[in-house]
Amino acid sequence: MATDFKSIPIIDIAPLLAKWDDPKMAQDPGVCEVVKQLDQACREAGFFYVKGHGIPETLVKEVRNITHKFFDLPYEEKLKIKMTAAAGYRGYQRVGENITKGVPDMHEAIDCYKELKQGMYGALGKPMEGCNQWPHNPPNFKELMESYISLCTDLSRKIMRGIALALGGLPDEFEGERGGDAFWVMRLIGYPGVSTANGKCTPENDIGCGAHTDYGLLTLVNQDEDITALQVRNLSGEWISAPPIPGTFVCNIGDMLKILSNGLCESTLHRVINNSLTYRVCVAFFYEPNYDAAVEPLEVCVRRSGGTRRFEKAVYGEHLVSKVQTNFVM
Ligand SMILES: N=C(N)NCCCC[C@H](N)C(=O)O
Ligand SMILES: O=C(O)CCC(=O)C(=O)O
Ligand SMILES: [Fe+2]
Repeated sequence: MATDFKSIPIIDIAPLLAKWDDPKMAQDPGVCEVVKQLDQACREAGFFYVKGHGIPETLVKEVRNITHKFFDLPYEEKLKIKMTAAAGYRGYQRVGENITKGVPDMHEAIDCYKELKQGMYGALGKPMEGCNQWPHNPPNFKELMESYISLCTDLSRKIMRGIALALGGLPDEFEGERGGDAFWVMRLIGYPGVSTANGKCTPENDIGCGAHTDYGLLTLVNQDEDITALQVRNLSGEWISAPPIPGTFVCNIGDMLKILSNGLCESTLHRVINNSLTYRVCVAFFYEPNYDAAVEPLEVCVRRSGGTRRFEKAVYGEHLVSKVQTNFVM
């Protein structure tokens, strides 16, 4: 449950990563300390920074740089990988094409999703079937992103083991039927600076991405340095900034983890406003349950939150498809 947090905690997860595969991890003092911090962050803010995450800073930066290079290309070039429903909603969307609560967002993006084998999930999987559309220019784009996705997937799985312990569960609570074949989403997002976004040089607040919650389990945000644009809403409705901190990812809880935790973890509302004059890039990696996972509150979480089940069962793929099908003006 969200509180009136005023800042977002930073957690050094190195001790968790050192022991993530150790059968006795729950007894390790270093792991216990990380778990304690995750527990507090998930309950109070639904947002935290991780440091000591082990993904090389050079790669983290390169992923943003190459994304800048793509968005710098002429519009016609970017349209070569235009997102369509027929392409499983994969590809490039122009500024204003994504809508949040009925309002066009001032961002452009490339959306990528884990590729689903044709027919694998029947009618449930159909809307998301398709191949990711990677640009040929800049060269090396696909290879770089695929290695990044692989590292983000592993990192997220390990953080989820810490969160599982924080909730009082077993380390592998989010594996198997729930997340053993985790779906993922990656959005490469570009937010024009103020002057280019509204055509005038006034410091008007263009909404880069309207207030929303994320859909799955855990999000890893890799944002440009030097621009503060991501804001997180606390219980009394204040917007708390999540400024970039080099060497960290901003992490936040998604809707599916809120259900699994019976509301012990919050999927906190957040939005993006790029008030700077500079173009801002963010690479958001979303770690999700299995595509066909039927998600419902864990017994241990129901017990810990007073015994009442607060959420009905939800199928992750249905939740995703309902969002994706209403997110775009196409
Ligand atoms: N896959 C995720 N989480 N994407 C986040 C995008 C949020 C904006 C979207 N228009 C919405 O209203 O949800
Ligand atoms: O740009 C950001 O910092 C966050 C973007 C975001 O919240 C999202 O894509 O879900
Ligand atoms: Fe988000």
